[in-house]
Amino acid sequence: MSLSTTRIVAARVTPIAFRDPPLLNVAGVHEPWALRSIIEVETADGRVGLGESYGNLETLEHLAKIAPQLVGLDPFDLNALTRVVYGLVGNNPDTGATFAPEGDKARASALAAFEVPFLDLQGQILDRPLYQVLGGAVRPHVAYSAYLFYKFAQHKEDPGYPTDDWGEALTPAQLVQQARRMIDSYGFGSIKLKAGVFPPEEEIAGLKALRAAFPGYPLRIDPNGGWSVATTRRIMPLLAAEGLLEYLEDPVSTLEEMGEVAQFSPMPLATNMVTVAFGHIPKTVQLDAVQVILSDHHYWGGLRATQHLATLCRTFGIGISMHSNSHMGISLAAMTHVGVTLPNLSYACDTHYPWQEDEVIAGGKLSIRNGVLAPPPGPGLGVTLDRQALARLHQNYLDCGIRKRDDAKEMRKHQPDFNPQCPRF
Ligand SMILES: O=C([O-])C(=O)C[C@H](O)[C@@H](O)C(=O)[O-]
Ligand SMILES: [Mg+2]
Repeated sequence: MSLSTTRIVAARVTPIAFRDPPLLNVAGVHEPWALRSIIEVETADGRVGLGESYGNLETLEHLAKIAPQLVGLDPFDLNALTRVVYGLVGNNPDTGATFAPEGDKARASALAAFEVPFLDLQGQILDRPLYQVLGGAVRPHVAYSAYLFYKFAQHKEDPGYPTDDWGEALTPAQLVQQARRMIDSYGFGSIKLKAGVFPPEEEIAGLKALRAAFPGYPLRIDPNGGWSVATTRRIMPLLAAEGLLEYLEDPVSTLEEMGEVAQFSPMPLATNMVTVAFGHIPKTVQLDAVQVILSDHHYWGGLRATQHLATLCRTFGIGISMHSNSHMGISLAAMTHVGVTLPNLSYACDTHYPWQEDEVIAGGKLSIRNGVLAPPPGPGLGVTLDRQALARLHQNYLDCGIRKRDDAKEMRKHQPDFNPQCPRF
């Protein structure tokens, strides 16, 4: 294969919007449309590498600046990609081949958005699945967990599409019903409850109902920093009773507070909020503030950065799993390819995927069965675009009017005095 045929000739970024149910969290409630961007990087011989990233305006501006500068690059030259991204996004002049060590999330996210399509292309050119480009698999598939949300039955304003059939989930019995459907449909073997919505004692009643209905299933709760240290201390005996939790995710909102909670927590603390860049690791270790990092290639700098993070976690005796936002199958495929390469991926990963009805990849949604997903077969990521779906979801983006996620604004349609100030409890 000559280098000239695999050079990059174009890079495209398409914002999309897809249906999202009214899921509650500490910040409010999901709007009827979730935003993402779909990234395509094309080579001279017509191959297309795919990626998926955030769809907010700031991300889109960064990606639009970078895309034309990729023309002429070799998809195997990830350091050249890094130099282009670092030259255009972020204020640190460092143009070396590192992973946003100073904690610049915008820069790391921009790098990740294009790194995945570059790696997808590498796999396609080599005719190898992406996980082999990343060093090979240590397991056949990645385990995902049932991601439960408190939920309204429907959006406040008619979004112009049919109401989802999950119904309301505001009580322990309704949560159990939601979990039952998730587990029956996908075979999940562990459960995460998105919390920070109701006073903690109410949410613990939900956890206890889940424990009774699903004995033996590891449980997690994630209030997204919605509790104070004092509240966390007060309810810790309830959380610790009968080994209720596998880990406690982001009870409080700063690294220092997580360090305080870690001193009296009998269970591991997990985070996708306080340790979100390589630059945060030294202090995390110093304070022994976090025992499980929920990695996310979208903001850690990509799939290789995720592997580096996993190595650091192993070095410091920290567990690793994966965080997720509302996403499509390209992200799930990327998570799964990297997930099978991480020797120390010791927990089932988060995914919002069951909440998404729309899909942008050809062949429809990927199938999580028995709680696990194997990397899609075929070279690279193993997924291709459904161009009609892309056009339809792009039209949704143009029509929906949302340009930045705002769960608090959406919640004020239900509760005009809603205040997302943290800690809420
Ligand atoms: O684990 C997490 O913190 C998340 O998944 C963050 C997301 O924003 C989640 O809370 C959501 O989508 O409501
Ligand atoms: Mg979280």
